[in-house]
Amino acid sequence: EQVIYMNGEFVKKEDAKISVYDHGFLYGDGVFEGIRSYNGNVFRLEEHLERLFDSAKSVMLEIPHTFEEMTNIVVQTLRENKFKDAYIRLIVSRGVGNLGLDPYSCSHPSVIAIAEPLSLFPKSMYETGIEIVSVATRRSRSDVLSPKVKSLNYMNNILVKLEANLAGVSEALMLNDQGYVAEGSADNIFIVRKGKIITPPGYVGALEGITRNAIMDVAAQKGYDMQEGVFTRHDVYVADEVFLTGTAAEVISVIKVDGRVIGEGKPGPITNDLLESFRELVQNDGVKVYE
Ligand SMILES: Cc1ncc(COP(=O)(O)O)c(CNc2cccc(C(=O)O)c2)c1O
Repeated sequence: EQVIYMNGEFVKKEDAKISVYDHGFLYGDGVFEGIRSYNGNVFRLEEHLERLFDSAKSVMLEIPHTFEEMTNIVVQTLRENKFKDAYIRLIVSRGVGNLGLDPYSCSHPSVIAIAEPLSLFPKSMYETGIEIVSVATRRSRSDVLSPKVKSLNYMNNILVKLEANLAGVSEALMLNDQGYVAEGSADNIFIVRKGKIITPPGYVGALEGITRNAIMDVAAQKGYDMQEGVFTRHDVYVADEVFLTGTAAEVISVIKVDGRVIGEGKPGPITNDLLESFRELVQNDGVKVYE
């Protein structure tokens, strides 16, 4: 019987309901994290919670729990469901208020943790790689809606995903307002060119992905020339390898972008090598649920 954590108690899935006056529902006013546990190890939970607290602080949303309490909410939610390999969605919304958008009308944030058994991407996706396109929808500017804040307002990302669907591909790339490559709708991007691995720096405008940072650590530890750098679609087209990173996706090879075949049109050696190392890292870097 799957249970969901809601504001201090575990409720059955069918009873997990929020008010229609919750500003997370009415306005996307809230923050969230997508976290993964591997065999009872909640991968980089500390980094996820740091990002959650930073996102909340940035929008002046006070999480009504300490860092330790939030850690325990995630751990308990997994324990209550007896999940070992799971996907956890952790949400803090502004809470119930009136129909106006003023956050001051909301008296108490809603804190919700949903854990689901992991549904993996099809194995074939990793073996063959995916095709993507770049789209007209740009990444929001930091002075409009900071891409570094993981808020519930995902309309920018959803519009990108819609363009990907219309193009008949599984993911799409956003540029920033200067035309530099920012990230995918729900993942970060890396290119490999003549042995150099490059991913956009924060100021281009992308979520600072936990997987992105883990891959940067792994690449550096393996002695690769790993650097942050600004690049355009041209650089993506002529890259030897391209891959995307995200909590659910992990590391996905990109073999075609806007009709240009990348490298030899199959997952590259560096991409495969990093994915292999990442798969080892996730088994132990994090918080143990059952030990
Ligand atoms: C805009 C954006 N950029 C990058 C990432 C990758 O970040 P992490 O490496 O920390 O996951 C995300 C990830 N955020 C996100 C949002 C919703 C679903 C999923 C999913 O992978 O199912 C992921 C994202 O939403």
